[in-house]
Amino acid sequence: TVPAPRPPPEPDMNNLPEHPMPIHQKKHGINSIKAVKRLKDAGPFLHPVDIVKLNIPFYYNYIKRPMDLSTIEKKLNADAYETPEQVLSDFKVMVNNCHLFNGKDSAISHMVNNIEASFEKHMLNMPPKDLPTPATTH
Ligand SMILES: CN1C(=O)c2ccccc2Sc2cc(NC(=O)[C@@H]3CCCO3)ccc21
Repeated sequence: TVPAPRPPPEPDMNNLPEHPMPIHQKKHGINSIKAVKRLKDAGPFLHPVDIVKLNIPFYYNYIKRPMDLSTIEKKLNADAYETPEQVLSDFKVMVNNCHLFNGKDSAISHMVNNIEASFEKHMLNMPPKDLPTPATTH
């Protein structure tokens, strides 16, 4: 009956991890998100769901962790992730929020499924944490 307030935006700059993802993984993550942002179906996911524009005052009563591509990119740039799995986990929060609020068989959910499939393909190429030291071939 009472619209829930918007949760605090992420990342929480006062609670960043001590050992963030190494730079080569961070870069791959950022490039993967940038590639997904260019997809035709990415439009509604580029920014946080706007409850005023969409006239959905009760969105945060159902969705406790709003997530979108700009927030994931911001978290990558802020070194808020320790592992690539945490990046994928946030992407899945965005996907599941969409399924929950709109229905799994909605047009918008088919769009989020498409961009998730693309993101997972990019993440298959994520370099391992400890890159092998380059051999000095004489
Ligand atoms: C992911 N998602 C939604 O999950 C959502 C939530 C409630 C109602 C509709 C939708 S589809 C949707 C549409 C936009 N559309 C827009 O942001 C623009 C601006 C307002 C209308 O089009 C953004 C997010 C979104």
